[in-house]
Amino acid sequence: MSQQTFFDKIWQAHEIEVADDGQSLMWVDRHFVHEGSFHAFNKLTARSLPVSHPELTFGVADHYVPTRSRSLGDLPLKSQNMIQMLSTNAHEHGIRLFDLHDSRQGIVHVVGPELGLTLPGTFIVCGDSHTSTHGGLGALAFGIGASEVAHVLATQTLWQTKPKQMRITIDGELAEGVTAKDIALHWIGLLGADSARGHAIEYAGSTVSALTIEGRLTLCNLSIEAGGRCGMVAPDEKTLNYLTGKAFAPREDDFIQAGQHWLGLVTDAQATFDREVHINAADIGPTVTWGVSPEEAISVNSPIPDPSHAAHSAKAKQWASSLDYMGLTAGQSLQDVLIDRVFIGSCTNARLEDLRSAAQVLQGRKCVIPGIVSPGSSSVKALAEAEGLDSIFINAGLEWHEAGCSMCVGMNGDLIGPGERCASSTNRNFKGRQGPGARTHLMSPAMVAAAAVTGRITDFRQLPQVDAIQEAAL
Ligand SMILES: CC(C)[C@H](C(=O)O)[C@@H](O)C(=O)O
Ligand code: SF4
Repeated sequence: MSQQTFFDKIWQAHEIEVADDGQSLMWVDRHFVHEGSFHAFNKLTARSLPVSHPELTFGVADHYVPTRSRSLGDLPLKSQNMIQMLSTNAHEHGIRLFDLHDSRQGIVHVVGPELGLTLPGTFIVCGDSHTSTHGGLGALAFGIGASEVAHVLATQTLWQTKPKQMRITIDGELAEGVTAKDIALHWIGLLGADSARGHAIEYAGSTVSALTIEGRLTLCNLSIEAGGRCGMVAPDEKTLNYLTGKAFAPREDDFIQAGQHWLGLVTDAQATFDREVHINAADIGPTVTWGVSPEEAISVNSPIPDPSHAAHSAKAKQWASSLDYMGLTAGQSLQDVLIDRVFIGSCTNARLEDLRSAAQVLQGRKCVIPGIVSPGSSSVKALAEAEGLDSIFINAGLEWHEAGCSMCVGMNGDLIGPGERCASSTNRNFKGRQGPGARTHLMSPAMVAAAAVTGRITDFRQLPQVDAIQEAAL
């Protein structure tokens, strides 16, 4: 029998037919829609088409929702309209919606996994590039454009060209405090923001197996930042444990049967990839971006690169322009860079594990700069509050918000001022991402917390012990 990758197996199971031009018509198991889907609904309305499978379509309000409170009145009129349009469209087409006031509301890529809507071996699409996140649970999941969203709404199918495949194998033990976020920024820094262009990425190796499901979701989330079509981790016992008892996951015998099938979704020993990359976990440190591309990422203990050392002149020009926008100097130590505010949130790093790691750093410490913590979902918020994480953030001086995309993209008005520098647990650092003229440094939640305490980029492992701070204050 021919040897297949884990990706091939899921692809094949969803391929309805292949056209002469090589495109495959794919069955879609789950379709997520957020406020941005209104274009697609308008296309349907223009042709008087119904949604073909409303029971497989799930709506959630995330990009435009207010996070300071749940009051729509906090928002500009345009944002209020976006949320309203999603409700109207969901209602008219019989689509289940987790709206602003639903306890299951949150960022779509956090909600899908935690509700068990995201399952191994399924094909999931959403009009949002970070749909790659769901691959952390062994799903084939990617972002699609507005016309494709309309096609999926109308037919529950999608025409796609099978992508090339790339395997990134990471082996070995991570150093203390090094997380999935650091792995992602490290490999993108090493290989480049275009290195996975058009490829489906499978993450494999002992380091990936050792990650929690939350960590795997973070790793897959960032695949798109290197141009990857999707990121995936083959399901294992951890995946099954995570999904046990989740609201929309199969139950009892159905779960046992599904679990047996899921565990078979692994890459065959002799299967081949278009590209193979090997990374040693021991080479990865807490990693931070210094520029305006995710590839402009270095270990927190490294100096900011000098354009005169770039591999070629185009890269040198790019680095010089990034330094200029970021207001940084080549050779400067990253840990001397002063930060104005922090943001802990987004579909990358706002799950419970992320909030716990930030809170651990903040416990007993005070922040010297302002910042926002916005949990990835309303359910993460409730769980965090149940264990007192909200008090830790508030006592340290940060604002504790409701769930939503918030300052990751600022569509709800949570913005960073021009020229201000933000330490952020998000996934995009391009010019103006968090507001016109805003400067973003991507890093893990624990590193963001450390920046809040010192007011500069800081290796959180080098913070003085809390006992020492308290003694000094006496
Ligand atoms: C607004 C949305 C379509 C967009 C995306 O596709 O990713 C957003 O989520 C982002 O992170 O930039
Ligand atoms: S949290 Fe950020 S990256 Fe994720 S879906 Fe929202 S805007 Fe996009």
